[in-house]
Amino acid sequence: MSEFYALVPAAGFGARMGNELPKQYLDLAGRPMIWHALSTLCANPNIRTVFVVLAPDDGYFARYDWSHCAGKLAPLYCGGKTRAESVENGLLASELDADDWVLVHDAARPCLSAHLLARMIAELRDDPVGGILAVPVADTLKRADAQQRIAHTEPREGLWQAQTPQMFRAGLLAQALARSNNVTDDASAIEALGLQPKLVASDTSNFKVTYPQDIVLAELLLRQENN
Ligand SMILES: Nc1ccn([C@@H]2O[C@H](COP(=O)(O)OP(=O)(O)OP(=O)(O)O)[C@@H](O)[C@H]2O)c(=O)n1
Ligand SMILES: C[C@](O)(CO)[C@H](O)COP(=O)(O)O
Repeated sequence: MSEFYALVPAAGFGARMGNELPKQYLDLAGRPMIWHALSTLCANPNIRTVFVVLAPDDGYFARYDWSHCAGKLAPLYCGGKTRAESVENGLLASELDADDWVLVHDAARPCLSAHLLARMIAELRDDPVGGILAVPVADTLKRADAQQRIAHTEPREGLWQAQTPQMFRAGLLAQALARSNNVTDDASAIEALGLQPKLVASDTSNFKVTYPQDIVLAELLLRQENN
């Protein structure tokens, strides 16, 4: 029987955050950012092991107490130059069976809720391809010209913003990433094989912490959840 695993790419630096400390270790509601997503994934009863892909020279991860993750965490010091490379290296190092499900989740999405995670697994566990959490675009979309003036308004019908987790069979994802070039998420690599991952409706609370101003919002959401 195929099992469920999580893989968390956490080998980035956070250039857009502009802090000396890698983004995933910045303090968020009293814990390093990465602590939140890892704790949620480890607490899910379906997930057997949570692989964390770290930069080869990461000197931070081992400083924290991970005992609450009850032996489910497996750090892999094999991060690459891009997110896609980190995921591909992590998949190789994890030695999962081709049929196992793997949920790839950004360390930089700390507000993933236990409820959304459980719902995604339930919706996709019998899917032939797999899928991703995503939200329908809510704002009116403008195409800019070179002078940053509005060239035209883009129709937003049918447009969704991709989030993580992105859940695929480990073998299929490894094969897709090995063939891909310049993809920013896992689903893009699967799409390039001609497959159509499912969009599982999420909400904006599962946003990616990218810029300094995102920290305040993430802290608010996390403190609210813990109360
Ligand atoms: N070489 C890389 C680059 C990114 N990531 C991870 O991919 C996730 C999503 O990437 P992003 O938010 O873009 O993080 P950074 O690459 O760190 O940020 P930036 O693009 O601002 O530098 C993060 O958990 C990040 O640590 C990774 O594992 N390996
Ligand atoms: C995987 C991802 O989080 C989906 O939205 C995103 O593509 C990665 O973010 P990046 O900032 O483009 O690296």
